[in-house]
Amino acid sequence: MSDLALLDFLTSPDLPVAKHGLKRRDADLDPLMLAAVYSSGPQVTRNHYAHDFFPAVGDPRAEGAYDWTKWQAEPAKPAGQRRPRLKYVSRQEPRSQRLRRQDTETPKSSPPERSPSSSHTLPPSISRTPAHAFPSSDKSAPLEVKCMARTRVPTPHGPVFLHLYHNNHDSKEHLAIVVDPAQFAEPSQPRPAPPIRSRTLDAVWSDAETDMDRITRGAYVGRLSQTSQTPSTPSSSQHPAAAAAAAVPPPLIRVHSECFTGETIGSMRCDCGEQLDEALRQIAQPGAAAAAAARGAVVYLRQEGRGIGLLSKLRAYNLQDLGHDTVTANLLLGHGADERGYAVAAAILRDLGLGGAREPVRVLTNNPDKMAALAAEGIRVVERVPMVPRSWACRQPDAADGAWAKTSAGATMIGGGVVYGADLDKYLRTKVLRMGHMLPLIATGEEDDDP
Ligand SMILES: Nc1nc2c(ncn2[C@@H]2O[C@H](COP(=O)(O)OP(=O)(O)OP(=O)(O)O)[C@@H](O)[C@H]2O)c(=O)[nH]1
Repeated sequence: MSDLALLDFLTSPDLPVAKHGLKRRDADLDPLMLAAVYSSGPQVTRNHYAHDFFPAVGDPRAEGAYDWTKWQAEPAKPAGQRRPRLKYVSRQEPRSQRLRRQDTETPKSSPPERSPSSSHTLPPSISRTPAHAFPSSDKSAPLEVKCMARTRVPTPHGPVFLHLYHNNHDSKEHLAIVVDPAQFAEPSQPRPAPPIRSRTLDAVWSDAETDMDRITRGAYVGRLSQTSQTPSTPSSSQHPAAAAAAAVPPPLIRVHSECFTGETIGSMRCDCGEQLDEALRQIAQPGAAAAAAARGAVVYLRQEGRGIGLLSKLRAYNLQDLGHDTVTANLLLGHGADERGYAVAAAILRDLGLGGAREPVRVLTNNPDKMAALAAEGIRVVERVPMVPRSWACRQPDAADGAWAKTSAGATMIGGGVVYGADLDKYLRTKVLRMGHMLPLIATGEEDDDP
């Protein structure tokens, strides 16, 4: 309990004035670790207890103990007389040589015949692409992203292009959901704004690449069908002069983090499913100006549980049921309140031609840390568009708008309605009160229960 009191003191928003100089969130020192160190007496860690390689060494009186006071180092010998260093010699010949030998020794048999319906048989014009663009992750190397595939997905908010990205810093498959229905128009028609396309996808990947390879990975223009199959070229994603874009509002984007519970099983502990749905709904709305077609993207990062992973998030929920809020629950598990990073999101946005000097963006978020992180990554943001939870918007005195407000509660999947409940209110209030989210609080009747 005293650890919890210390933790609460260090992370509370209402620190006494004299302590305001303290870093509260994302502190370099983990408050739980500090509490553990102060209360544990001798300065040893768990590892000191667990490792005891030479049991007798610690106690010179023990049987068989070597008396280290008598130990003397070997006198240094002149360079020529030193014993040669031991060298590890493998009894196997190097793998490359073994493979070469196997190749020459194995009799060449004809490949097994496959039936035409075999799932391994590809039409001759489609070649196999490597499973991962970057065979190994290396965080010390400059960050690179590559769009591996793009495809059209019809949604209740209209068609979107789903892009799957690989990068060289982690092995996760981050996604971008691009809303740009104008790309389906005939290429001859005038475009009010440049198409949102991936440069790495439209690039030529190899000399051996066929048109069918390009089309299969999504590098095509227009609407793909049995009769329309136009591969893109690297210039397809080159943006024309900014003048064309000046007439339309900057694209609306959201950087969203994965939430299996909120998005897939409709959890009403958080508003993540609703936020994803609402973001796509807002991006897919045509702008007020006549020429302003719907245009924007959701970058969907695989940073489940604010970066702590699904396993830890589920455990955090149990701590929340014990009365802790979403921030304290993370800290009690030894995690930060928010462990996410936005470098990959910025790289994906840049790959799509968004967030640079030519195409500054409007960002859907209430999260000040996310705004700061995107700015630090060099993304040019001209406007923050707030994400008002639907359940709070419904309870505003002037809540008249929104067909979604009338749909059934709990249907949080894409195209669904509004989520509400005591758990959600508490989660939203914590985001405002402890994480600084830029959202006006409304009276929910849960205030007294806040820890
Ligand atoms: N650790 C933890 N993560 C949660 C909890 N509830 C939701 N999440 C995660 O929080 C993340 C939601 O992040 P975003 O949708 O980017 O939203 P945000 O950072 O809260 O800010 P906005 O842009 O204003 O929505 C997802 O990764 C969820 O899995 C919780 O109680 N504990």
